[in-house]
Amino acid sequence: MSGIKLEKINKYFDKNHILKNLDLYIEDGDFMTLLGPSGCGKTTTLRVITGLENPEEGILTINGKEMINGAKGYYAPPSKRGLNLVFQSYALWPHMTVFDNVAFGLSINKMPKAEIRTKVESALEKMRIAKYKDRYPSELSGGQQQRVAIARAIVTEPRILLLDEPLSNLDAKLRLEMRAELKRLHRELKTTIVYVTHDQVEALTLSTKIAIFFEGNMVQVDTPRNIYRHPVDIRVADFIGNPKINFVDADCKYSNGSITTTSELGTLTVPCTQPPSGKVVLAIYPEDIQISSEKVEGGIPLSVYSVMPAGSETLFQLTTSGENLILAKVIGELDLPIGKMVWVTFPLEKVNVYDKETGVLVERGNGTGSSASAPAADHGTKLGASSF
Ligand SMILES: Nc1ncnc2c1ncn2[C@@H]1O[C@H](COP(=O)(O)OP(=O)(O)OP(=O)(O)O)[C@@H](O)[C@H]1O
Repeated sequence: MSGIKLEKINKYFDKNHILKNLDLYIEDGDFMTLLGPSGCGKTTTLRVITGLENPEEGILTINGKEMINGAKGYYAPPSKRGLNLVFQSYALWPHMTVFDNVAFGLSINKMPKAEIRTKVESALEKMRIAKYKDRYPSELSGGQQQRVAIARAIVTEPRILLLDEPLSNLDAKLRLEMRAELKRLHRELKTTIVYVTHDQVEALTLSTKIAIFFEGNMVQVDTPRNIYRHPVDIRVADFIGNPKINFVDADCKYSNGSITTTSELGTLTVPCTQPPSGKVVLAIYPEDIQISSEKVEGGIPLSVYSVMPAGSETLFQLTTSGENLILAKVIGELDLPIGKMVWVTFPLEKVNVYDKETGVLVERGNGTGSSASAPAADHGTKLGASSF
């Protein structure tokens, strides 16, 4: 089987259990991002794949070939794994030009000079840095140095490229540019990429799949869309939301394929194929909330707590009591006075429900036929356009 397969990997540092029974399959051609908070084990996983760390237990196969077998004490050396790794600190040789830095890996393999030149020029072209080939690293910006590091990694045409936070030293604008470059590169080279980041936007932008880690456990592996829209537990939902997803505690009653939740947002009835055990948490995405300054049928009355313009969008904090704040994201510029009463609506089928006790996403079925009512009024919330 092609691709990278990790099976029941366990890694300890002294007595600390760092990777816990890790199972992960990275298909040939995937752009797989390992995502999670600091210290959750992303880099350790990458180092296990490359051979820089040996796990105590588990099996790693790369393109069908066994590279690690913990039970047999077998660990293939890094050089035999056919991988190429780019670290967070790109570590270029300061005394070599860009060309020589990129050529280095080919020169030590005793490749003919003409072939080296062709390959290096092609890698520099791909990273759009051909014009800097005679410069030294100190004469380049951080972003240009980053491109050199990636050119150096792709020049050997690895089937698998491992990137550990490769954009972390760049400013916001360069990061954006480099994300686009990496995405283009992945399409062009059709290389399998394993990418480590703690930046969820980067993960959602770049990846074909995302693996979410918490404290050495793999919590969810899925497409960016599913990770974003259907986080399997509340920790993932909390981590992935940008801006943060709203969580609202609610009591709930199950009856005949739906649950009725009662919270500060009133009574909401949503379809549900599996009754939760008790209290639930409603997860409402800020971008799903629509605000109207006039009373709308089914709208939930909230008052404006703060307004945060952010250029192309405006974030609002809304509240019933001043304690819990509901974040709403409106595209464009919009100003509303603090304390003003507004009416919010949101599509109920887009609300995720989590079991408060276990934090697990409650199975909702296909999400049709939902209705809701506001605390004061008694009418159904439905999709509604913002009106001001
Ligand atoms: N060589 C080591 N010796 C002891 N503990 C280590 C070593 N390397 C990593 N750890 C610990 O293992 C855990 C996982 O570290 P790892 O670097 O894999 O996390 P990470 O998810 O990549 O974090 P970050 O996003 O901060 O880079 C951390 O608690 C870290 O302190």
